Amino acid sequence: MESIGVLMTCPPFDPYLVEQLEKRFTLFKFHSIPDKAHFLNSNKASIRAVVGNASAGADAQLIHQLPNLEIVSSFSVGIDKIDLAKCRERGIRVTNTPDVLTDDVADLAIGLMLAVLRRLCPSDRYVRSGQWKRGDYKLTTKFTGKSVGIIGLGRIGLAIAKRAEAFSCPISYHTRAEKSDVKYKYYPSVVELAANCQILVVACALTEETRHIINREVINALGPKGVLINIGRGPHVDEPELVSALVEGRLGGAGLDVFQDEPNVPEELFGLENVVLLPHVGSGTMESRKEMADLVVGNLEAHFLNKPLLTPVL
Ligand SMILES: O=CC(=O)O
Repeated sequence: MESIGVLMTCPPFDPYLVEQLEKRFTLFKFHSIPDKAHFLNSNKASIRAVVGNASAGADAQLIHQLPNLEIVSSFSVGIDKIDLAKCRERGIRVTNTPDVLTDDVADLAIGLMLAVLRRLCPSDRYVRSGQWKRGDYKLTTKFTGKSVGIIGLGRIGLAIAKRAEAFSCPISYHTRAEKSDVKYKYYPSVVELAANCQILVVACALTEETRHIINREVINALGPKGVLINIGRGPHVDEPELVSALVEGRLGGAGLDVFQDEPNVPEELFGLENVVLLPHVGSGTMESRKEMADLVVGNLEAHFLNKPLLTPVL
């Protein structure tokens, strides 16, 4: 398989993934190529696979420039950076990395809930800056028993629900259609869900339908005591609306792992104690990233050996 060209469109930040790909294929690291147009012109014929992630995948323009592209294997569960319609049209296969990261993302969502309500980050700073010597840290808000509303009840949404249940949190949810096999309360609209929970979690896929699913109306329904947790994608949230609600105190707090224009985060949020900001690390453990890399490589190998794909999307 060494002659098969694989174009890595995401930054080559995962050494294990890079090493595994380089062992098997001719790997091109697109991110570090200065003249991309010239590179594509000279190498397009040999590139039969693309490896991307949550930050860079394969858009219509790139797909158009790769006449021999057969498969896009994403180092992520989310596939919003891949033009699926174009892939379908061209018969290009698409794979992602579901299941192996579910626990980590769900753990992080609970971590964000605890961190926001119990003010873990500012109280850690309180100790480090020596302020404890001058008096105790102020009281915070209890997490156990808070009602949790989840947008999207797929693998990750369900894993968050299961964990929140262990904290005696009543669970409700919103999805496109009510699920017959879950016992949680269903709300047909996000505004209703927001009005009836204390912590609202975004755990759905990013699509045209779910872009800005968190808007001013939803934020106002969640209210000055409500907390928003986003472990989905930045564009799920109308970010300027979220920032002004937090700055004006119209929303109680937020735990955010994802942003509209990563790695750029609105600086207005930096001074707010009721906000926890993470650098998109939902699946960022050594254990899960290794399993994700093995799936990316396993899917490519399966494809080029004419075997069934391990985790096909298309
Ligand atoms: O954001 C991370 C992923 O989609 O895996």
